[in-house]
Amino acid sequence: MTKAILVLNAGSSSLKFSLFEYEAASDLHLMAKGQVEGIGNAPHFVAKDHHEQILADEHWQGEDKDHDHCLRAIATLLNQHYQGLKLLGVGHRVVHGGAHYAAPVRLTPGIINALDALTPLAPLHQSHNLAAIRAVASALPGLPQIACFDTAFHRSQNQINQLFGLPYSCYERGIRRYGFHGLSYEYVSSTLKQREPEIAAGKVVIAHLGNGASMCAVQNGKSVASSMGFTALDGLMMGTRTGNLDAGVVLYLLQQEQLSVQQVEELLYKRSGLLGLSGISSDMRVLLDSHEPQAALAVDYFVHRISRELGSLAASMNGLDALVFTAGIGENSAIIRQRVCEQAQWLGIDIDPHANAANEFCISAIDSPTTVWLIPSNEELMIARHTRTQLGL
Ligand SMILES: Nc1ncnc2c1ncn2[C@@H]1O[C@H](COP(=O)(O)OP(=O)(O)O)[C@@H](O)[C@H]1O
Ligand SMILES: CC(=O)OP(=O)(O)O
Ligand SMILES: [Mg+2]
Repeated sequence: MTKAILVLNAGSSSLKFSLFEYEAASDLHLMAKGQVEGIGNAPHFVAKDHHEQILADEHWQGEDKDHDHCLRAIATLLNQHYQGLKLLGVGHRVVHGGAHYAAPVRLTPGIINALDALTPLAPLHQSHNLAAIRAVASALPGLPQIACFDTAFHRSQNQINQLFGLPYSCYERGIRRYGFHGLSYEYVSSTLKQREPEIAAGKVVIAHLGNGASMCAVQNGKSVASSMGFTALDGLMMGTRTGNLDAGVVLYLLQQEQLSVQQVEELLYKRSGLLGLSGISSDMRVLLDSHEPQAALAVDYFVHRISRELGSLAASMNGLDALVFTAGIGENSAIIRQRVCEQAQWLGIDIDPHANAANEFCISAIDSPTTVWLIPSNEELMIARHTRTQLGL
């Protein structure tokens, strides 16, 4: 009987799944993967098997197709195509692990409640992560479930990089910089170590540029500093999130413009970023194709923020040996990579335009003092590996 590990990665507007075959003494093999994108808007469900054969390709109507609906669709698809499979466990991406959860953990009702308390710290993500966990617990009681945290990779940071300039009692209460996208950074740095061990032993900045976007300074495989902080709002400007913002702006909106707390939350998380600045779209592809000046302004600001964070993260390591691009924009947009690299010549970066246009693994010029790399992320594989370890397999 085929044994497998299921991975669920519930995002703000997407739900991704991957099914991996488990065999003792062998690597995990991908059996199927898929995702629903555009949840709450115009959901699109696509799933493929390991031969890239389409298992599902459906556009759904209506805003009622929420995360629960997506989970049921994934369960139906797996029942149809993978009957008789023995599921060993389910691994989940959980965005916030707070100060306590610094490593993957097998879930219990008590831990699920503790993670629920962190929902205000990741309003776009945490409740969806927990809903997926609860849905699996009620459909398949007794099946082990493992939570893998986006924050865990960053717990290696020293205290200075986790502090805010607030009274120290705030830090003690857990108001600190946690950092996110840790599963992606862990996967990318482990891949770099496998392929270029000498580079991975040095001072590396990884730019995870997706709908959510952040950057991380990684030295010898360990997180040193991150652009994201207490929540996934800080740092780079994102698809719909502000990124770095003077906290005084929040006070001004509340006190002078009399916005409600909910309105401010909605503004910061859902109506800002590329969408808010351009007034057109949160999708980088749409903005790069547009001739509207506001689209160009939003792209310019996106690149500008990356350049500034790159300088700051290099400073946190007292140097830079390599820059790595990953996630939707980082993996697919040669023009954004080129523009970021052109702004980073002062850090010894010299991009090779042909290698960059061809999406090669190494995209810096042969004599570039600082090297530049392109590594597609795979959060699901990282989660599956952790799940396997937690299950003792
Ligand atoms: N060819 C491309 N050029 C520019 N941007 C792209 C391209 N392909 C995908 N993207 C961007 O990648 C983003 C999604 O990245 P992804 O890492 O999948 O996001 P998330 O997991 O945070 O939802 C989309 O918003 C889109 O703007
Ligand atoms: C933490 C975060 O921003 O995640 P995502 O990129 O999936 O939105
Ligand atoms: Mg993502």
